[in-house]
Amino acid sequence: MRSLCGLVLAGGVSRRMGQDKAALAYEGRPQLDRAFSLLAPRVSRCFVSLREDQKTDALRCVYPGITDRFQKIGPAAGLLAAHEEYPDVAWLVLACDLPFLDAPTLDALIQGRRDGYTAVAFRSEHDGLPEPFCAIWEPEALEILSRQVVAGRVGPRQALISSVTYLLPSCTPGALDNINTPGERQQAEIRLARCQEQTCQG
Ligand SMILES: Nc1nc2c(ncn2[C@@H]2O[C@H](COP(=O)(O)OP(=O)(O)OP(=O)(O)O)[C@@H](O)[C@H]2O)c(=O)[nH]1
Repeated sequence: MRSLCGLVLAGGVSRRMGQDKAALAYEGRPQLDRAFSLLAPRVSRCFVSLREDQKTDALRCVYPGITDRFQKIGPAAGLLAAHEEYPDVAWLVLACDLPFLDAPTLDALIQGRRDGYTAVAFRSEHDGLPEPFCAIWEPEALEILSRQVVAGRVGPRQALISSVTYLLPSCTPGALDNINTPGERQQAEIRLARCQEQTCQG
């Protein structure tokens, strides 16, 4: 099996949130820091995916980075830059805006790798389609994404649908809920505080 590297996507503009989602703290810790710490021990090398203009930003510059080469195509730019820089490895790709992501979810994904499949992803709890930003991408799946981008179709999810993707049911319910707006953030904080209380009581 190929070497598995990690990529935390942090090159977004956070238009809906109105402030940098990677820097948002949940339970006192910036999301980027939390995502990187969960992922790094599980992969051979771990990187943060960012835009050129974010290279000197204090939050991101402490991590090994891979800079986008395409502009205005969203997260696909991060995946393609990683593939271009290290074409022979598989990537565990994570969005940075998943405050409920936990270690068992990442472990289930890694255990899902098997011969004959070019990606591993969770089935979305909302629409049953593959979740592209907590998924393992082998080079073949990234090649499909690359061809789709060149053809003007930018859709990591579509690339997973077109790949031989091994689909897993979600491991921890709600683990892949991503938080995009101030309202969702408020709800997420309430949910995390409840989880904390339950853990303390348990
Ligand atoms: N490298 C890279 N990552 C991106 C880019 N756009 C989004 N991401 C990341 O991909 C993940 C999902 O991002 P989205 O929520 O779709 O986009 P966003 O820009 O963060 O937020 P919105 O502007 O509200 O859509 C997040 O971890 C983002 O940081 C990009 O152009 N390059």
